[in-house]
Amino acid sequence: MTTIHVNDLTKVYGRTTAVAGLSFTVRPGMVTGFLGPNGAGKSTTMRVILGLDRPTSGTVLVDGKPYRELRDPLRTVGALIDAKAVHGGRSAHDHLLCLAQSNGIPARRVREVLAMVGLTEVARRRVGGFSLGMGQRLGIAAALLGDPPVLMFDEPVNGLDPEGILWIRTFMRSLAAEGRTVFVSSHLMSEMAQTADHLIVIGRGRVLADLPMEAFIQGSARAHVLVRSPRAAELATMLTGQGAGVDPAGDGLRVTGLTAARIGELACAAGLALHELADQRPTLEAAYMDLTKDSVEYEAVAS
Ligand SMILES: Nc1ncnc2c1ncn2[C@@H]1O[C@H](COP(=O)(O)OP(=O)(O)OP(=O)(O)O)[C@@H](O)[C@H]1O
Repeated sequence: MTTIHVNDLTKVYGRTTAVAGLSFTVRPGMVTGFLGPNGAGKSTTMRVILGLDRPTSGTVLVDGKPYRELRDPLRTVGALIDAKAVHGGRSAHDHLLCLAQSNGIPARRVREVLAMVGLTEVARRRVGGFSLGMGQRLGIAAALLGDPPVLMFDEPVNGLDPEGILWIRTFMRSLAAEGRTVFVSSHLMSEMAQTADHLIVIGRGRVLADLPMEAFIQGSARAHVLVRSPRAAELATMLTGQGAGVDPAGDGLRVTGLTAARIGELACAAGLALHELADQRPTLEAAYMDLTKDSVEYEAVAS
């Protein structure tokens, strides 16, 4: 089982503390979303995981080792960080072949990854003429060359059309279903809500939340159950006695602290008829905005 362990990571650039004491673990077999406002430290964290930057303090381990100590890094972790960083004059095939050869990966793997990302037909065309979506697919093909158990994607759907977004989402989910560790950052909440199983949210270089998607949404202060009853006053008293928070909402009640199923059972036991019992789930976007509203700023914390 290949995990990413970030342990008390701090990264300081000059007078700017980009991340301050971050700790989390990214696990296999699921898509873990990495969220945070601009400047929160997501790219910095990903760069440190990939050995492109050194931690100021703390440790970051992939498969139990710092990236620079991995014997075969491309076979351990693949990353899509900046898809545009490709020589435009080369064909997709030659670009991948060059990467494969310099990393001791057999040439036949190039054909395999081109097929996996659907670029076989255009493999001999110059990369410079590729659309954004094709460029992203090529970047993903490069990340997959070493068949690594860990994959990281920094903003993979930025600028893509709906078809490209759907393709990347489906592809990331299938990589996780194969048991790989998939770590992806994005600003698009509606997209993340459909892609990630687990979320790590950072703000001002610190972890604000690290929990399953479902728990993140249900744990939001906005999650509640809307109840309507012809005997609302009695129902409110009874639910309050059971520890629920009850507030009037239109001609109904807004109930927090109890599930819809529990409310239904309690109402039934008390002989109180219900005319409506509806779970009100906030969107991921609303839950995220509540969590990060105090962390949004355009500058990281100055040390
Ligand atoms: N090489 C660098 N030199 C100086 N400061 C840097 C450097 N890299 C990042 N920073 C600063 O560290 C902070 C965190 O930046 P980072 O790019 O990691 O955030 P992010 O969460 O990826 O943001 P975004 O969502 O905008 O990409 C920012 O204040 C940024 O200006």
